[in-house]
Order: sequence, then C-alpha cells, then structure tokens
Amino acid sequence: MTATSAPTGRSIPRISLRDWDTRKNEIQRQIMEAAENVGFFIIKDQETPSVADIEEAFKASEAFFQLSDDVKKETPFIREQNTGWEKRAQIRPSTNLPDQKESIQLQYHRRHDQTWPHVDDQIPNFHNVVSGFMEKTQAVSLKILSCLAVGLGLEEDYFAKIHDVNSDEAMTTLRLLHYHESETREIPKGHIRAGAHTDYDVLTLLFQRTGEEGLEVCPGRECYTSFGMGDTWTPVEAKTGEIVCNIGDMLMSLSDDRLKSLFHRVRNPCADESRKARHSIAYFNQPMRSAVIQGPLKKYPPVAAKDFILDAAKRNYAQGEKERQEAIKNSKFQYPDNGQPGVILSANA
Ligand SMILES: O=C(O)CCC(=O)C(=O)O
Ligand SMILES: [Fe+2]
Repeated sequence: MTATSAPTGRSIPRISLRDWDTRKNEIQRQIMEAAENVGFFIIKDQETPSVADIEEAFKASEAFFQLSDDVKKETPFIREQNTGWEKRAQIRPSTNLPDQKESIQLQYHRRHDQTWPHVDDQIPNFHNVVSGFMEKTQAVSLKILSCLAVGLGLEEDYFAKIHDVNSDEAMTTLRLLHYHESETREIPKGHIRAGAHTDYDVLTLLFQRTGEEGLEVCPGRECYTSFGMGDTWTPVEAKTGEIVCNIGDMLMSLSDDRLKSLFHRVRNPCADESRKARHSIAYFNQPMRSAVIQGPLKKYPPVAAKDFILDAAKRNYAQGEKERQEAIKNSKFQYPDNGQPGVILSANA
C-alpha cells in the first residue's frame, strides 16, 4: 500500500488490486485498515473498469452534458426514484445554497424506462456504454465490499446479497457530474461546486480525471448521525483510471461506527488554477429498499434501507424550507436558473 501525502500531512491510502486471486487476503486487510482509520481510499490496478472503459464513460458523460437543457429536461429529476437530471438545483445543508453543477442519476434496473435519456441518435452507443460501465463498476464494488464484509466478521457475500442491482427494489445509483467552467460564467459569491456532505449509501466509488482537481475530505466524525467536521481539508488527487472509494453513512451504521463516513466537498478552482469544467462519475452502492441496516453489535435499532435514507434526509434538512428560501433570497443567486421547480434532495448524498 502506498500513500499520497496531502499538504496537511494526512494521507489517503492507495491500494492495488493487481493479482487479486493470489493477493486477496493482503488486499482485504489493506482495505479494512483504510476504511477504519481513514474512511477514504484509492483503488488502482483493477482489471475492470479499465482506463479505456473509464475514458469511454467520461466521453459519453461529456456528450450528454453538451446536449441542450431542453433535451436534458426530458429526463427530469424524480425524487421518489432518485433518478434524472438536475442543474444547479441540489441544496447542501452545509451551505444552504445550490451546488454549482449539473448531474444525472441512473439506476441499472430502470435502464429501459423513461428515467434514462434515450439519446443514442445524438450520442452513438450512449446506452450501451453507460450500462456496460455500471456492470463493470458493480463487479469491482462487490470485490471491495467482500473485503469489508470479511473485515466486519460477516459472510463474504453479505453485501452482494443486499445489493442486487437487477431487483425492482434496487437503489444503487450511477451519477454523472459536470461542474461548469468558470471562465465565461463566474461562480456566484458564496457558492461552491459541491458543498460539504456525507454520502448516505454503503460505499461510493468515484472516478475523476487527471488535472480536474477539487475533491477534498475532512475527518472528524465519530458517529454516523453527527455533523462533526474538523477544520482541515485534505485534497484527494484526481487521476484517470483510479477509483476513489468512500464509506457512506449506512456502512458506518452497519459497522457500529467502526468504519468512517466522512464529510467531503468539491472546492472551486483556486486563483492560479484552470477554470475549466470538471467531470466526475459517482457510483453509490445502496442496498435494496427492504434490506435491514444494523451492525453486528446492534448499537442502533434495525432500520430498512429506504427508511435509513429518509431519516438521513430529515436529519440533514432539519432546519426546513423557510430557512433555505431565506438563505437563497439573501444570496442574490438567480434561483433556480434552470426552469426546474424547487430544490432536489438527492437520496444518496
Ligand atoms: O464530484 C465529486 O468529486 C464528488 C461528488 C460527490 O461527492 C457526490 O455526488 O456525492
Ligand atoms: Fe459525495
């Protein structure tokens, strides 16, 4: 295991999956150690998705975001299903302001319905590329999750059983993200590309591209319901081909707070940095709706995954709509500037 030292002195471990079959036990220990002590780690040398697969998925994503808003609006965000497109509409409780990004959320089992954009006439092979990428990302997710299951003393296939992405009950979600360039349209004062938040899921896999920096993580959470944040943000280097993994609140709860789900954010470009766009792809491993979330020590009462998410949303947005509207009004931000009514409360982060 190698580590990239961030300026703060903290480090995000890098773990190689090379020779998985013969090194499985060693990899399992490295992943568990990183999940327990850091909460974030970087996977490299996985067989799939390969660098070429990842580049192809980013190309499809970029092409999608280049479509006109009118076309993208044909796949609107649907809150109950946690699918669809939003633009500068996701409010983070940490900022009370909309993230400066657009994103589309997709679920594998819904790939033939209207919650996916069917745009192959404009982006050749979009559907196959994105659904194929999900299959490969699902497979590597289950490898990583098997390591965490063993580390927690659970059956090796414990997470595979509760993450069946073909089931009608599936909640696992792929999110394509586009942070707009700020050369021609400045980021409004006080706003940030993505405000600090934790993910609600079990495990997030995030793909970034070399040179498109901005992701930062902050330690300081001792239990999955806390809003504890330190004051030191550590950059997570962006490198095409690598997979940033972070523990979500559900896994923090499922491990009786042993594994750490940390606050993270995407900062705006610094003064001396390029103001180009940033693209990233997140894969939120979320258990099926009725899966029971409770750790081996039973520190917390059992709760169905779908209710866990509702509770997380309630906790995060406890201050309510009135304060949110007030903050938005005071920000002088043209809100929403995308023709969509209201805010979107995403069910994964
Ligand atoms: O785009 C990124 O780097 C982070 C995205 C993220 O944290 C999220 O969507 O939950
Ligand atoms: Fe996140």
